[in-house]
Amino acid sequence: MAAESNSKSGILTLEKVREALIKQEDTIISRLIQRANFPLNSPAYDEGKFPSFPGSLLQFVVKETEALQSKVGRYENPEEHPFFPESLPLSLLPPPATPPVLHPAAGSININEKIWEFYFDELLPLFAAPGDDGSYASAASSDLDCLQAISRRIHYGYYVAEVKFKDSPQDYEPAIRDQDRDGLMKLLTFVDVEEMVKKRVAKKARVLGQEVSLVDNANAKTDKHNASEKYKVDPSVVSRLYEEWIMPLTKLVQVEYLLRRLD
Ligand SMILES: O=C(O)C(=O)C[C@]1(C(=O)O)C=C[C@@H](O)C=C1
Repeated sequence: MAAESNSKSGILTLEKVREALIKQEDTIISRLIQRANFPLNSPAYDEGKFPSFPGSLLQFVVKETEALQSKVGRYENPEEHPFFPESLPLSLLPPPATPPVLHPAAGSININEKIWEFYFDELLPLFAAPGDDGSYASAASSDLDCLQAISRRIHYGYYVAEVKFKDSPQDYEPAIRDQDRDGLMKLLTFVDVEEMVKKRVAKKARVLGQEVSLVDNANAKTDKHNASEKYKVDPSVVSRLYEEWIMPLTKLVQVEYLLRRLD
């Protein structure tokens, strides 16, 4: 994966890290579109609904998938974190040979609980239609795909923070020594970049999520998007996902990482 090769090359620049974040937008949006193919399917989330599983069907899918992925080394990447870290099997592969790019603090910052919470409590009902078509396993696997892509993007904040710190230690070190969260937040925030991200992801949602028909219609002929056009995932929901959750949580990861950067 491109994002991975950036992180492991050791040549970290803000431009490269931002390129990796832009590529991850495509993955996130495609996975949301995939999940939107199924209705909400709420029985998948009910604990005790299926007596064969100790919790919900979703929890079962996530735990079993994470156990397998852990054995093949998924969580050896600093930006990959499990949602159920308790008693995961160890990787069966040798540890990565490349020298670490990040400060070891990265290993102790996992905000997946917050991601899980906003995804199921707030985001999913905004883009999955109400209803139940019985395809619980597909919906649950698709949820995990979305969660993993979002989590990876947010924890990629380590790399953004590392490169910003390396570029201007003179700016960051005093705020780190003072453990000044607000000061760090100000230093690492670029409002103009955030505005571009919101616009770009909404545009990608329009392009990737348009209904393709062989019959031209008035909307297709004009290049402008139209409120009556139907998208697989509402572009304003994708923009809101970035504005309310992904970017603020990526910044939280950056702050948490920087606070420990001189330890
Ligand atoms: O590009 C950066 O500088 C980042 O820190 C990433 C990011 C984002 O999450 O997209 C977060 C904070 C900045 O204000 C702008 C964008």
